[in-house]
Amino acid sequence: MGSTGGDRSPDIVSGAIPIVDFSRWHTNTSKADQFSVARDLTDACRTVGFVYITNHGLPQPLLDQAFNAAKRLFSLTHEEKMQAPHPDGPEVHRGYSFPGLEKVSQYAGGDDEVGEQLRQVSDCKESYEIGSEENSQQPNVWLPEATLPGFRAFTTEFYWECNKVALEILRALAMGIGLEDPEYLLRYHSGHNNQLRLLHYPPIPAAELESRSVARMPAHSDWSTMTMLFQDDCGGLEVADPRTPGKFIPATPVKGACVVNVGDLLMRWSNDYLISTLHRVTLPPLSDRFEGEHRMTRARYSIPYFVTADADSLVECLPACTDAQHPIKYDPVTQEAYARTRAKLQYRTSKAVAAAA
Ligand SMILES: O=C(O)CCC(=O)C(=O)O
Ligand SMILES: [Fe+2]
Repeated sequence: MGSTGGDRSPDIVSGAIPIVDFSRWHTNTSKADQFSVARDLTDACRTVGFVYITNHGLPQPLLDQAFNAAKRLFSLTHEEKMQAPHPDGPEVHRGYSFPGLEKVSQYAGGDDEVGEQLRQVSDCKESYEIGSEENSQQPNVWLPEATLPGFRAFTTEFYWECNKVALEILRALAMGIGLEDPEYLLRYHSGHNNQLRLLHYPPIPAAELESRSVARMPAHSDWSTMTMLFQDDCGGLEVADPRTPGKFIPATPVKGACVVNVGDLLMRWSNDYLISTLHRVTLPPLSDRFEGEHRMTRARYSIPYFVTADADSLVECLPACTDAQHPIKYDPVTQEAYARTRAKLQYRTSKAVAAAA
């Protein structure tokens, strides 16, 4: 299965998350170069589920602009941000979510009581979700242009720039997995079901995180095919060590690098050949944790881009990922059905928020 075979371990740097230089993938390189990038990428996705990609193709000034757009957005007043409110309930995931509205968890059961228990610890973050303008199932929720001039045009452009890189990564993964058709995964990824997310974790007293009365983002896996994440230099993102259950390793910020992780859909497609690893956001590193007499944590900004299959895609085991030793583990599921199950407990209606307050 796959082209990587064997026990060959990718280079271990920055803790244990491999770095892959993607410049060797881009045009004017030989097939052998592309193959070696594809192999390194796939090895990382199969052993850790996370990989830093450098020279991914998104220029640093564009990334700086994206972080500036996020900072401008989150520094608006609450009332201004609420001009683009996240719609009530879990069906549409767009617009602005104030701190506490979304509760990330790994719980996928249907028991509302368990969901409410998990909610006792609220997530201290705010976010803004953006999708394709042509996705009528998930219509965007924009601020009035006068509130944040240029924001809509810039983030829409950024969304499609990220998608160009995503398609190249999907091509490389198809090659690494050993799919005969390098375009196979692209057929399910028109780009219209991706999600660009701007995230802000405001400064909070470290004591509150330490006593676990609030969380930045608890451990979870992503529901996407894969996620491309850009983070500032604050730190705090941690990834479960697949070799040591219960241990998390820091995904230390690497300037300009994109952190790519396998999502649940790709794990199912590949029959667990590639792994969708739990990750969380917690305190920044000890040396850099506290500011001022109230021991405030630094603010953190991050920009995940969730690359997601089109809603009606049937995610079923790739023929290259099953044989007599690797029987099929998952029933086929559409992206839409899978996301619905996961979304239910992440968002509740404003009526339920008020009732629990
Ligand atoms: O903020 C981060 O670095 C991680 C965000 C994340 O894991 C998510 O939004 O799913
Ligand atoms: Fe995540």
